[in-house]
Amino acid sequence: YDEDEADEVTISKKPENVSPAKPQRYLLYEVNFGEGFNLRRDVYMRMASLVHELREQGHNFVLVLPPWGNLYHWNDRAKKVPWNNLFDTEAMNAYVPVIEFYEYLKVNPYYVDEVVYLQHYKEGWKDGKWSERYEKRDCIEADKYYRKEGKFWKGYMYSYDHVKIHNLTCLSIQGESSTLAKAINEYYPNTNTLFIDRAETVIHNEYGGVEYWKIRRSMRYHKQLRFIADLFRQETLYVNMHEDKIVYPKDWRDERELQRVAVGGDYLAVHLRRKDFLRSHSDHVPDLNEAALQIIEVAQVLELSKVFICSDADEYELLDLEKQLNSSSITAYRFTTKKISDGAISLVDQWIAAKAAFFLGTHTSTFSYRIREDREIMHFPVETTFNSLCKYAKDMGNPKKCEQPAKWTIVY
Ligand SMILES: C[C@@H]1O[C@H](OP(=O)(O)OP(=O)(O)OC[C@H]2O[C@@H](n3cnc4c(=O)[nH]c(N)nc43)[C@H](O)[C@@H]2O)[C@@H](O)[C@H](O)[C@@H]1O
Repeated sequence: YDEDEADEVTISKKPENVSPAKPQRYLLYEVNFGEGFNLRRDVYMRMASLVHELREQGHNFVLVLPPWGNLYHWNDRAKKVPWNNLFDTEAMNAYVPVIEFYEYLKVNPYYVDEVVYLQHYKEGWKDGKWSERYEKRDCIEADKYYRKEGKFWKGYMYSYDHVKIHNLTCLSIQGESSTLAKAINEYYPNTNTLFIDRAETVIHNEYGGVEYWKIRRSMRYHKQLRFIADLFRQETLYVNMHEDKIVYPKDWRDERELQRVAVGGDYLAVHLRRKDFLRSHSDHVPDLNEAALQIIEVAQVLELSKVFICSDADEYELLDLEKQLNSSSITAYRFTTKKISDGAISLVDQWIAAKAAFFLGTHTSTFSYRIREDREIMHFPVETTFNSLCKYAKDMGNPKKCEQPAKWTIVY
């Protein structure tokens, strides 16, 4: 053994023209304050796609998951909830590297280089037409949410006080995740920690395309929540799990296009969105009696005597609905517990609904959309999934008055 020779070999093996490892960069984001949980899940997908693209372009970005909190639909008003309480972040990590905000704070203690506040163009579309574009502009409203304190900016920052922001810029943008990738390449090529606020401003690169579904499939719910849902199905809905014919591999990357063989549990699942939806979507949300009539009709046609209801309705409304269903020999079931958070309950609700023989949702609710996507992932026949309650039960024959959801079926 000749030490000198060994050294020589090592040196000559050193690859040439290889640049040193790219520094780690972090992309954080936040969504408009009033948006709900399932719309936020959709924005995650756009940001995951953005980070994926930036990484393919050679930027060593990690996506920092915005802690859940202060959602106005959540009665428990939970704050600073990490994603790993609700989702299988390991599965998500298999699409794009993700870390929690508390992990980020350990590496970048209470510090962000740049907040990029996305906004529309003050003057609207150019010549009345939509076109992809972006430009750094004066802030239209960002200074309502960020204020300068000494050298640094301060903002809401997921209710973590003391986070210092070095700079704030406003970016007018019309476009997709890829448009934002271009803007980042142009304006912030070396910024180490970028915080994109109002991330919902950019749309999907390709809604319903292969990438969309890959990211969606990677967003698996926390194993324990899926377990709780399955236990409820077995013990309360008496579902025989072996007769479900649901295919759901351990790893989402093993999912493949299959025949739509899923049967689901022998119950009808209904997502009945109420509360603010009654105001914001009054044309499409039926009143309780109309909803009851439709549920009974569908259950009878399908010969299902069990109905699983998930809803944000008030208790008295739900009791009224249950009474109406009971009078037609239909038993209504709901998942309730005080042991887990509101966010966790909503995922359990979604998982139970996703595994039903038939699903009836609420028009344009993203809560219903996510259930439909899960059913697509689990290979349910299309006709058992893309159905919504109608505003005018009496006019069900009139398609104009009873618009059914577009069939965004899965692609691989
Ligand atoms: C009017 C708009 O509605 C949009 O809501 P939409 O798409 O239905 O769906 P989400 O964005 O999820 O917001 C609705 C929230 O209400 C609760 N919720 C609704 N239905 C159920 C249910 O069946 N079970 C449980 N456990 N919880 C439910 C839950 O916290 C859920 O995240 C919002 O994203 C927008 O921000 C806006 O408020």
